[in-house]
Amino acid sequence: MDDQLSKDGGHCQALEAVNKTKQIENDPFILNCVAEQAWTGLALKDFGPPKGVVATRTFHPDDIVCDYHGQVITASEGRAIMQNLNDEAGYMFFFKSGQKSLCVDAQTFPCVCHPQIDTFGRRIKHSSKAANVKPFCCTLTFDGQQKEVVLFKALVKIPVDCELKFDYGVNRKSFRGEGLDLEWLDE
Ligand SMILES: C[S@@+](CC[C@H](N)C(=O)[O-])C[C@H]1O[C@@H](n2cnc3c(N)ncnc32)[C@H](O)[C@@H]1O
Repeated sequence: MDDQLSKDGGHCQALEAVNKTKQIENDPFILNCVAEQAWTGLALKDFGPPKGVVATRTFHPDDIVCDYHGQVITASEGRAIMQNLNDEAGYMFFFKSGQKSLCVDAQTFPCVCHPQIDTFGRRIKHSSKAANVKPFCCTLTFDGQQKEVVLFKALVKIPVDCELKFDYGVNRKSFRGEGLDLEWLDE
């Protein structure tokens, strides 16, 4: 797991290629949810702040829960954006897809494609000890064009009202000293 990023909330994951990718690629429900940001069974909840994401229906292990939505750019483009962020929470999701180092830019908010929607993926909080969803990447085809997408799958049964959390793959050392007082990293 590559966890070298330094900004608050920035995370880099060597995502597994999931063996069910073929099924997902051809699942019209998932393709529509990604394209339209039409995920169901989730709600944003204000924990006062920051917001988090809770389940409004039960998810079962391996269910696809939502994606980490944003424009996919190169990792170097993502790092350039990160350098200009001050103490803001980071919504840049760095990942590797095969040989490619990529980044989902969810910092640019709202996104140009869904300006009315507060998308779920970027609101999911971190937990290394009690993560109940896990990101993975796959390549989906929209209108004949291939796109890298980061999806979250349920790791365990997630009951109604349970908050979703995933392991950002960071710890205090990832923040080069700046994160020593970030208590949420210990979750
Ligand atoms: C990518 S944002 C995601 C989540 C947050 N829900 C939001 O919308 O701002 C990352 C920021 O959320 C906060 N955060 C993440 N996990 C947290 C946790 N377990 N407890 C408290 N704050 C958390 C930190 O400020 C972090 O920089």
